Amino acid sequence: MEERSVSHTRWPRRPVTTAVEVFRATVRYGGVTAVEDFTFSHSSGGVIGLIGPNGAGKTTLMNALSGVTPLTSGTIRVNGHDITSVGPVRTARLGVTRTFQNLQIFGSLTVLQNVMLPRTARSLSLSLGHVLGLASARRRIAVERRTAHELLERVGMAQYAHLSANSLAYGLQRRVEIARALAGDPALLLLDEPLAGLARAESTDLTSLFTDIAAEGVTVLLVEHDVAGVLSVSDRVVVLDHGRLLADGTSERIAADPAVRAAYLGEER
Ligand SMILES: Nc1ncnc2c1ncn2[C@@H]1O[C@H](COP(=O)(O)OP(=O)(O)OP(=O)(O)O)[C@@H](O)[C@H]1O
Repeated sequence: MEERSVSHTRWPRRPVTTAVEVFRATVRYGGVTAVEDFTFSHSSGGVIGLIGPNGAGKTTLMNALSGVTPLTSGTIRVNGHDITSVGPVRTARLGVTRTFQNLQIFGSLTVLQNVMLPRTARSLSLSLGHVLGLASARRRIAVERRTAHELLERVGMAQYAHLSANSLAYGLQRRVEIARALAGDPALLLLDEPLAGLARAESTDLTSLFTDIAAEGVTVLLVEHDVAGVLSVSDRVVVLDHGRLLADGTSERIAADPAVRAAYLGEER
């Protein structure tokens, strides 16, 4: 299907309550230490770029933050909740949602159904009530449908609500995945290489959505190989190297940091 230019509405900033605290996080896979003694905290919204050379530990850290990969040691707290050992489902309920390196949407469902899924699928009574045609379930579904519509408006996708997800161009499918992650009302939104495979115009368009989401008070953690793209959008950039924190600062500081250039670009220190 032809890609149309997407405009998304700005939505009001809500009070910033996000607080992400990672304390001395270490993840080992057998003899391989993927993340080592990583400490980090962030108490406001904004876009945080997470970069580092191949094998630096970015995906592992993302997986640990979303409860998919357990820490070997250390702690993670989000909005004051200790999410270190609660697993991915509870982590999502406590405010950390994500998108995946390999796009994960349900192609045969409509865009709207994809976005409704996190909130409707979590309630067994709602699913049963819907099957049994109960009025209370019908009302709840109607509310969830409205909520999903609002989310689609926010990401500039309302006009695609009733199309099947697999009929959309790739860049728009990425937006569906982001809208679905927002349906969990996250404090921390993890985006794992959301720009991979996108043309430059689509990429620029999507990047401006990240800043809009962050302006609403959600902390957006962005893992991306396109370093220039990350530096251009991030309020803060964290650099990993061999599982360890190498640098942490504004884009300008990171771009000028000799240790980062050495590790990342293979330049002489
Ligand atoms: N399931 C696993 N079992 C064993 N080792 C792993 C596993 N996953 C990752 N590793 C190792 O942990 C280290 C960090 O990998 P990770 O994928 O987190 O890095 P990355 O920064 O995301 O890399 P890339 O940029 O290439 O995606 C690497 O040495 C990798 O080989």
